Amino acid sequence: MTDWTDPDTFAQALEQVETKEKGNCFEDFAEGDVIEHDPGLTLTQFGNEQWMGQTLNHDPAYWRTDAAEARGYDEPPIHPDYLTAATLGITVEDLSEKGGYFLGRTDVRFPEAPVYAGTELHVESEVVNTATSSSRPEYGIVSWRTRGKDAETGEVVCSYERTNMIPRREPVATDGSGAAATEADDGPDLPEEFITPDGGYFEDFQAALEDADGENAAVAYRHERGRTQDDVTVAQLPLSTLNTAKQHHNVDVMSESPSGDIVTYGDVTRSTALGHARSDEQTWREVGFDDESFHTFVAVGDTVYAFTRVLSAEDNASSEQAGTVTFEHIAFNQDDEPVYSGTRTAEIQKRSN
Ligand SMILES: CC(C)(COP(=O)(O)OP(=O)(O)OC[C@H]1O[C@@H](n2cnc3c(N)ncnc32)[C@H](O)[C@@H]1OP(=O)(O)O)[C@@H](O)C(=O)NCCC(=O)NCCSC(=O)C[C@](C)(O)C(=O)O
Repeated sequence: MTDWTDPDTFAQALEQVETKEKGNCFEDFAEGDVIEHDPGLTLTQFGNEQWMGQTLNHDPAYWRTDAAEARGYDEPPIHPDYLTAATLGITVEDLSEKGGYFLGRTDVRFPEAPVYAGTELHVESEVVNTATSSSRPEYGIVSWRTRGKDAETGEVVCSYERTNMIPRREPVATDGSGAAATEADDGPDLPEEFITPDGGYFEDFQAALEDADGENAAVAYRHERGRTQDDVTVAQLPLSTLNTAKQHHNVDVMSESPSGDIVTYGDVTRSTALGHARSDEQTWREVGFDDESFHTFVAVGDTVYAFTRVLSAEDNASSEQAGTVTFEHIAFNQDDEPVYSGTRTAEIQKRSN
């Protein structure tokens, strides 16, 4: 009788059997397809606090009732970063479990009303674009518009458009133009002066921008904190949002991939950098994010730091106690390489209150 556990026999059996696959390849997506994601997820205070704690997001309005009430909330709400990560996490099984890398995201938006623990998320995505990668014949590039809704009321609580590289079943011939393009290097084109705001209130950002106006200057600075990636941030946090991407928890498969190892979920990298940035400002409310890109891998042992450039400050927020500031945030690693960048619009408290 065959001993299926004999190593030689088992190796042969493994080679001959089919693998019941998970996830979808590039060829499975067609523009206009709408995908409803199961199983959904209930946003909990535990999940919220675990995400915020591990990514160093310590805004008291999300931790304490008195601080939440001062912000006009009934209780500490779900943090927009956790909401975004949970909305995306649920979609991975259908959209990107096959192993495609998260390239970027834009138009991340939240309604003005806060979202509280206990909300059940129902998420759906529409395929908005499919494209050939001219540099990588074994991949295609897919963009989806995703909406996370409160399952009870149907209200959209988080929406965005995301772009991933997705493996193809069959590689295609490409013209190789993507790989060939290199630009002439004229050296970096940076301003002469970098201005740091005096504090983290709206008026501080406004004053720093006024100082830079008309000068060869930018309002740009780095944040001191760093967060070294460990098993919790790389494997545990994505799994806690139901993100099944093998990039984050299967060392065996990833040893054969471009990174050679498991990598940090893009939303953890981004949220950590934003946590560093928020620790140097008086955030009132998150409005949205655009033009988010993930430039290179972050893995266990890498440290995530943050750099901020202030782009604009307008006195037009939803509350008189705040103004609206647009930032560009760049997350970078211990070798000063950018790993994430994106623009963020947030309402920032005024000092006068
Ligand atoms: C993927 C790597 C290896 C390619 O690195 P490279 O140097 O070979 O490539 P590139 O030249 O920068 O870009 C390759 C192609 O992608 C296109 N591209 C690039 N960006 C965008 C964008 N925003 N929108 C649309 N297209 C974009 C770009 O135009 C180009 O097209 P081409 O092949 O036709 O020339 C490299 O960019 C990299 O390492 N990036 C970091 C990826 C990463 O670590 N992401 C976060 C972790 S994975 C994750 O969180 C997973 C998740 C959330 O769980 C889950 O999706 O399931």
